[in-house]
Parts: sequence; C-alpha cells; structure tokens
Amino acid sequence: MNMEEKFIVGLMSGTSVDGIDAALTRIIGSGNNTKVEVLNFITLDYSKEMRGKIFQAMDPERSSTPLICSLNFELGYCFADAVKKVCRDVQFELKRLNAVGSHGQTIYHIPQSESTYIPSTLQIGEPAVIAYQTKTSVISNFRVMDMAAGGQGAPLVPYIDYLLFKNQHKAVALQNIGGISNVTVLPENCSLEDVYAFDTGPGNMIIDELVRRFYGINYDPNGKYAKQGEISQPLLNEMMEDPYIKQFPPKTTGRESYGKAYVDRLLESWRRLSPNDLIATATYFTAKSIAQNYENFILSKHKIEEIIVSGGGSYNQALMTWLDILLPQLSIKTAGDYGVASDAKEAVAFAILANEFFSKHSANVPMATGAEKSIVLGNWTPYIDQK
Ligand SMILES: Nc1ncnc2c1ncn2[C@@H]1O[C@H](COP(=O)(O)OP(=O)(O)OP(=O)(O)O)[C@@H](O)[C@H]1O
Ligand SMILES: CC(=O)N[C@H]1[C@@H]2OC[C@@H](O2)[C@@H](O)[C@@H]1O[C@H](C)C(=O)O
Repeated sequence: MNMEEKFIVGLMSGTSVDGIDAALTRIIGSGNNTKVEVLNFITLDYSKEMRGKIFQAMDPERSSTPLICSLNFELGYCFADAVKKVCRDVQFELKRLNAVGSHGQTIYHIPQSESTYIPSTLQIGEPAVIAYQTKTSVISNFRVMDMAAGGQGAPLVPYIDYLLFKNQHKAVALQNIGGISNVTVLPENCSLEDVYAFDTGPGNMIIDELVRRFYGINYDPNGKYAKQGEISQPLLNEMMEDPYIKQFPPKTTGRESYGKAYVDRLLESWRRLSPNDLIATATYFTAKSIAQNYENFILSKHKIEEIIVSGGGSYNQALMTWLDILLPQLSIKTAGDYGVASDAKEAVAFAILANEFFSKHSANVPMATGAEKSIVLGNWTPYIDQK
C-alpha cells in the first residue's frame, strides 16, 4: 500500500463565479486509504472586471474567440496567484508542493447532444501558466475524459464524497448548494458501484442574478431579502413546471439553463411582483426543487436519515429553513460538522482528484455521469525545468 505523503493545492472556481477557492492539503495514501488534512483554505475573490469578462465569455450573444483565448491565460495567472497566496499565508514554501489540481472555470457545458452540438464541456485557466508561475506540475481538465467515455462530465465530486463520507451504519445524502445544486447519495455500507449523484437544478444561481439586478450586490446575504418577501404561489407553480426537475438521473445542468436568459424570461412575465417577493419565490423554488428530486429519485429507494450540506447556499438561512420544512424526515448537518469546512469541500476534492491521477485510480462514478466505464481523469502538465 502506498502511504506516501503529498502536498497538493486544489483549486475550484464554480458556477457562481464568486472567486477562486484554494485548499492547501496534505494527502497521505490514495483510494480507500486516502487521509487528507487541510492546511489552509482561502477564497480569492474575482475582481469586478474579471467577473464581468467571465460572464461575457459564457454568454453566446456577447462572447468572442479572442476573449476566450485571452481569458484562458488571464485565469491561469489568477489561479497561480491563488496557489501562491494559500501557501504564503501559512509560510508554506512553494517548492514543497507536489502538485496543483485545478478544476478551471466552466465557460460552457453541453451535457447532452443538442441540435447542432455534440456533448462537450469547456473549463479554462491555462495549466501551463499555473505550472510555470508556481514551478509545480498541474493536473487539470478532469471532466473531458469522462465525456470522452460517453459521460456528462459532471458531477465529479461524488467519488470524493464516497472516499470521505461513506458510512457503514447509515445512508447519507451530500447536498452541495453552489450556483447549481447537486446531490450525492451514499447508501448504507455502500461500495463505489452503489453511489449515485446528479444535479438537482439551480442552487444560488437564480437568487444571485435577481439580487444583482435589484440591489447591485452578488448574493442575498444570509437570505435577508428572501425573508422579507412573500412567496407567490402562481409564480412558484410556473417555476415547478420546469422539466429538468422531473428528468431522470443521470443529469447535469448549468448556467446555460438557469443564468441570465432564465431570469430575463422570468422578469418578462413577473415584473409586477416586488423584488423581495421574487427573491423569496426563487429561494423557495430552489429548496422545493431539491426536495422534489429527493422525493422522486432518492427517498423511494433509500431510507436517508441525514443530509450533509456544503457550498455557499448553506449560509442562506431562508433557503436552509425552507429545505428543513420541506424535508422534515431528514436531519440537516453541514460538512463542517464532519471536519471539512462547507466552502472548502470542492477545492479539497480537486486536490484529491489530482492525487488519484498520480495513483492511476479511476475517479469518475459512471452511475453519476453516465459514462460507459470508470477511468483515470485529468490532463497532466508537468513542470520540468532542465535549466
Ligand atoms: N452569507 C451568505 N448568504 C447567502 N448566500 C451566500 C453566502 N455566502 C455565499 N453564499 C452563496 O453561495 C454562492 C457561492 O457558493 P459556492 O462557492 O459554493 O458556489 P460555486 O462553487 O461557485 O458553485 P458550483 O458548486 O455550482 O460550481 C454565492 O454566489 C452565494 O449565492
Ligand atoms: C460542468 C460543471 O462545471 N459542473 C459543475 C456545476 O457546479 C455544480 C454542478 O454543476 C456539478 O455538476 C459540477 O461541479 C461539481 C464540483 C462536481 O463536478 O461535482
């Protein structure tokens, strides 16, 4: 058994486009014997300008090839800065790092064939720039091999959920609420083949976009505006008609479905509602779409007792209260209760995925992504300086 110690920085920049999460980890062993310690975790917020460029690159109406070309390198420099900072803050010398595991910024994600496009996904943030700037080898682009194997390229965190949270005595659900909301189900005493996972639909994405338009800030702080509004039943009914909620897993979604264009359509018909009523209804819809997925696809199969919530949505008190009310049979915990800070989990996951690459372990979960087989994930950009 290989119990070698590695220091790896995991980088995650998710669909919320709030910033770069970086976790400096010490990992011992691999696979089922993985032990991970988080030595430091930071979020390096994107500048307003950077956020603007990323949103522009994602928007088919406003994007351009030179923009994507340049942004790939600009993000590489931002990611390298995050690696340097997460190490510097705890006086950890960069030269001791064994690797960086970088998710990249998702610019576009086509999980299933559409009229003119084949399944494909694009995460950018040039690994060569990260490797050169940090003098460290980088493992990146984890989603593409899963897609090449016929999968949807997401979600990938289920493998890590399995390694860190499987429980011999009870079934648990790990609910991540970022921009998009995704769940991993770990049946009692499960093996990897029993694990399944999917995106339930929007996380904070619709709420964030409404709050940005009405109040000029990036999110609803602790659910303050949602708490002041009233839920509009007719709007809620319309939102619940969304076919994605009823779609059978495996399934993944993204900003293409719940971003700016979604909110434009919503406001076209419902502008007569007050801002806080719209925010309250969108927040309730987010909770209800999660609960509905549990009822349709999880609770009928497994007696789940506990949900372990992670991601920034765990700070939205209105969302959490409504989730609790809608799923009364489940007790809600946070990843922090299990020793992995809620907001750090995904960055830690990409450090562990890099570690699994070096051990040549397959790390996708075909039940989650729909891939034909499990396979080793990641592109390797070695840093080799011959002088
Ligand atoms: N104090 C808070 N109150 C309310 N919401 C918050 C708070 N802090 C963070 N959030 C929400 O969490 C979001 C960021 O969450 P997170 O970083 O987990 O998402 P992400 O990783 O970008 O998304 P994904 O997991 O979908 O890729 C913010 O955009 C915001 O909506
Ligand atoms: C294509 C893409 O970036 N998907 C993300 C997104 O954000 C949440 C959800 O949608 C999930 O499917 C995935 O991220 C997590 C980290 C995952 O792969 O598990």
